[in-house]
Amino acid sequence: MIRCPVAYLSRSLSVSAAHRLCSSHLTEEENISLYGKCYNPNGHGHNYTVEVTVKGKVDPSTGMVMDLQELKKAMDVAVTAQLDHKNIDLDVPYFRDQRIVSTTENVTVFIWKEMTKSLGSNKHLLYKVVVWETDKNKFTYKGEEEI
Ligand SMILES: Nc1nc2c(c(=O)[nH]1)N=C([C@H](O)[C@H](O)COP(=O)(O)OP(=O)(O)OP(=O)(O)O)CN2
Ligand SMILES: [Zn+2]
Repeated sequence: MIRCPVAYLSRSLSVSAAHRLCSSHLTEEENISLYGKCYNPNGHGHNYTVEVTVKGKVDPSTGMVMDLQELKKAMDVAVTAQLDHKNIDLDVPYFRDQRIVSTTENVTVFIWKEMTKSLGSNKHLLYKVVVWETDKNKFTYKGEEEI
């Protein structure tokens, strides 16, 4: 049996999007108390940086974990097409009724779910999604769930 090295491949992109923080699970008073200025109905915007990492065996014949062009195409479909220059709360069905609040935690999970769709047969390679909301605030999701 051939032992292949396992490597990580990451690609980044930037998207600009608007949103506000508002939860349909909370009263107006609770929303104001929790989210403060981020509850403002006028919303605000971010220049998000998104990094997607895949992990897998380095194929001895191609020398690749996966073709970078395939990762680029999958990220264009899962991230850029759905989020860039969008109002996340209005334009993205996953967030539309504010039952799922457009925090960057949830944006990160959304990107993970969309990447599993757009990667198709390579979805088992998806390892990590990182989203920088600002240069100070960074969010990571690795597909883990707890009850
Ligand atoms: N756990 C989370 N908390 C907050 C989120 C989030 O996505 N997850 N998002 C926000 C706001 O949407 C906003 O993006 C943050 O604004 P702000 O308070 O201005 O955050 P900064 O860290 O950039 O500001 P500082 O002034 O540097 O503290 C709020 N919370
Ligand atoms: Zn915000």
